[in-house]
Amino acid sequence: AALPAPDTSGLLRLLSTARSQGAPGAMARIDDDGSLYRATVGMADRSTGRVLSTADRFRIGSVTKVMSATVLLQLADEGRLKLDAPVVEYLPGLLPDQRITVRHVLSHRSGLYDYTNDMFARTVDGFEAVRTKTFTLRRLVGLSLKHPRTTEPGGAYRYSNTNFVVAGMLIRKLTGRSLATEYRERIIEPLGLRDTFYVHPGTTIPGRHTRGYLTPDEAGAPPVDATEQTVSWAQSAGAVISSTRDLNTFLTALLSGRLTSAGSLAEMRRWVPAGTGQAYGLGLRRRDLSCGVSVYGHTGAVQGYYTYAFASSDGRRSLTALANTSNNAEVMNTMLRTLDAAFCGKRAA
Ligand SMILES: CC1(C)S[C@@H]2[C@H](NC(=O)CCCC[C@H](NC(=O)C[NH3+])C(=O)[O-])C(=O)N2[C@H]1C(=O)[O-]
Repeated sequence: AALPAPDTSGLLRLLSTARSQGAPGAMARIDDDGSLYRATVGMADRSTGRVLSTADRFRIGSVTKVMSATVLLQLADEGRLKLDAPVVEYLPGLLPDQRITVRHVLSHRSGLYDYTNDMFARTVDGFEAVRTKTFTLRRLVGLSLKHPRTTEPGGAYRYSNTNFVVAGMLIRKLTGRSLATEYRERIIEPLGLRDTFYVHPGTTIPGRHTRGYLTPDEAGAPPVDATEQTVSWAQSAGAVISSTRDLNTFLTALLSGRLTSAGSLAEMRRWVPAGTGQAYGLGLRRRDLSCGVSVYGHTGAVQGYYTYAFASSDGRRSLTALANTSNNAEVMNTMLRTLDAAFCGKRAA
């Protein structure tokens, strides 16, 4: 069924609300089968007052996970990976439980503990402790393995960044090349994503970008400019830089079947429950909106940046929304509502 027209006035109101709740700036871009809608409020840079533009690049956090999953599904299409093979078949000795499969990792059902729970228990101190650090992927997995598993392999969904660190190790081992090369050759160049980069361990966002501001835990404390960081704590789980245009292009291409085989896209869309109105496939979230429409993509939360990147089932309508703050639950919840404005249209009065 055709989607209702986006509620663009409602979308703009939500961005303004996010700003009133502490985001220096917020923006959204809708690509709808050839039509384009863009909106921004506020600033990209608090010190200069430069206004935010939907052309500004930003850190996409865990939306990176969709790209890492896409690369691994392409490797499965090439016969170089089996989703139901044990991870240790490709990475001998990495994990203590050979029952953990590639599919468990990509669907957050491995039981591997999320090391960021410890790393960012204290928001600003945790961030400052790692912002210029470089970790090996193996080191990050080691941090996780200091903790007991959270579930049996193949058990319930338990979100963990560790899973997509393992995904990054699989990409590197199976291709013999860097993550940057694989993202570039398999996704960025084929789709002409001019604003999308993987610069780890570089700390700067290339070209025109919005700064990102981390909200401290302490009420009233000034925001921390978190723009420059290595994001080495995340890498294949969250270190890609992109833009509203590029993420919409990427999701439209993925969901319209241009990046993987139909079989692999179907695997990506095999859902496990992931909370109220949510499900998770392989590196892909499904959100079931109040109007009965389901949308597909991912959210991202990296210091200074909240991203919502979702598309309709056929990929013909896509929305990327960004607020340049994080650790702010009000802003996160307000930005979540941009999905309803974009895909459910004007609410009945
Ligand atoms: C599940 C999420 C929301 S969290 C996960 C990943 N981001 C992280 O794991 C970093 C979390 C700490 C970031 C920090 N918060 C704190 O330090 C709190 N003490 C902040 O808000 O900037 C990402 O991105 N994912 C989102 C996703 O997948 O949607």
